[in-house]
Amino acid sequence: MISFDEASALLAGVAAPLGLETLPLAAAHGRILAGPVVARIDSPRADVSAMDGYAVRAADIAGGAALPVIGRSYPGQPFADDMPPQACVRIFTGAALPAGADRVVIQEEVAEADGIATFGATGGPTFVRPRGSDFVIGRELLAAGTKLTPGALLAIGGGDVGEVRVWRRPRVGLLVTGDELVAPGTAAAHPAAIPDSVSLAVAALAADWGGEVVRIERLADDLPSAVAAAGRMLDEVDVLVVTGGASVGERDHAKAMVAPHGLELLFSKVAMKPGKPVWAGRAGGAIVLGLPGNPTSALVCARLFLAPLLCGMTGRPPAEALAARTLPLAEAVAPVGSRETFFRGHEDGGRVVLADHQDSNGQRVPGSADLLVRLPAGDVANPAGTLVPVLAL
Ligand SMILES: Nc1nc2c(c(=O)[nH]1)N[C@H]1C(S)=C(S)[C@@H](COP(=O)(O)OP(=O)(O)OC[C@H]3O[C@@H](n4cnc5c(N)ncnc54)[C@H](O)[C@@H]3O)O[C@H]1N2
Ligand code: MOO
Repeated sequence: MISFDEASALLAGVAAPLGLETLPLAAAHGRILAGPVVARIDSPRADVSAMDGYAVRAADIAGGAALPVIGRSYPGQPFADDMPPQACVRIFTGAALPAGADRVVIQEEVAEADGIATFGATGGPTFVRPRGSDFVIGRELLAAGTKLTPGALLAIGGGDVGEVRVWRRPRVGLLVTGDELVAPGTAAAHPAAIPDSVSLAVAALAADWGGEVVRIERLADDLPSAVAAAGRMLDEVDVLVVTGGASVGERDHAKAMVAPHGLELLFSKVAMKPGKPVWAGRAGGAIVLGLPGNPTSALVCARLFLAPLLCGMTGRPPAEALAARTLPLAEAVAPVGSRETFFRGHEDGGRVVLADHQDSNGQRVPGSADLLVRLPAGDVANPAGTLVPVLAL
């Protein structure tokens, strides 16, 4: 059996980006930028008012003043003329300052009657946002490789960029094996049925990491029909994920259903817990990842193998998905034995607490545990306080 690091490296070696596409900004949420985004305009585009009030020359009102209101300036509809001395212009938030004005007095501090605005002797801020004070034309707003979050979309849109070059999303298909599996919400009436929780979680994880889940198919444990289903799906996807059937049971067909389509294995079985039966390979131009059926194992292996794979296929280093931080263990953990172990846990007061149930078939703990805690194989003592690598689950 190979180690987790060896298996990771093998998968990273085939995780090449698929190509680029140009998208309108409105369709680009979650995508990865292929190149930097540069501002096409200054922001603000002019010296503008930060408040609703009156634009003045600061010198005119130094000791208080009563000035004629000679016009109005709105965002998108500025006061067109110069503002002469001893005058003021009604102005609103975001509107350009008239030429000559250098200060805004908020309307709460001004009394206006019959076209005359009366100012007290006020100090304080100018309430002017200078042109380009946020960014200037040509400024790099975002670097290549940035994931387009809501905030990133705000920055790009603000820079007047309407389209972005992004990495193409890998098409992901899921084949879910197990005669016992039924859609969640339909198991209770059938004593032997098990809700298919895994495909939901794996599909969501794939989408979170930049994949486009094009199809999810639940298969009966019947090899000929599974072979046919795998063939159809391999024609459609860049990444085929097979869940379950990874072990040695007589109905465990995961690899056998892909084998007739030219499966070249990268690895099969990894010295890790959970996830020992995880496997990966290539077939029909797609990358195939086989996840164990046990729900916790499936989720942990998806996080540890599918996330880096999708990272690499969307122009980022696969290792980015595995970047860990360290936290001290809240309690001692016994040596884990021959398989490197990824416990589920959560942070509490700067320490990592392991979940109370570490069964690879578990489905409750992943609902709240948000960390994977990596402990080395072997007869290694892990006293409380040991600094251990943790990864967001
Ligand atoms: N003799 C041996 N038996 C097992 C070994 C072994 O080395 N020798 N390995 C064990 C390990 S470790 C794991 S992990 C499991 C993985 O087995 P499979 O990938 O073949 O998983 P299944 O048998 O299909 O299912 C296992 C378990 O998980 C439930 N399951 C499966 N799919 C789903 C799903 N989509 N949603 C919810 N639950 C699912 C299934 O009902 C089973 O209870 O094998 C050990 N056995
Ligand atoms: O390797 Mo398995 O995932 O522990 O049950």
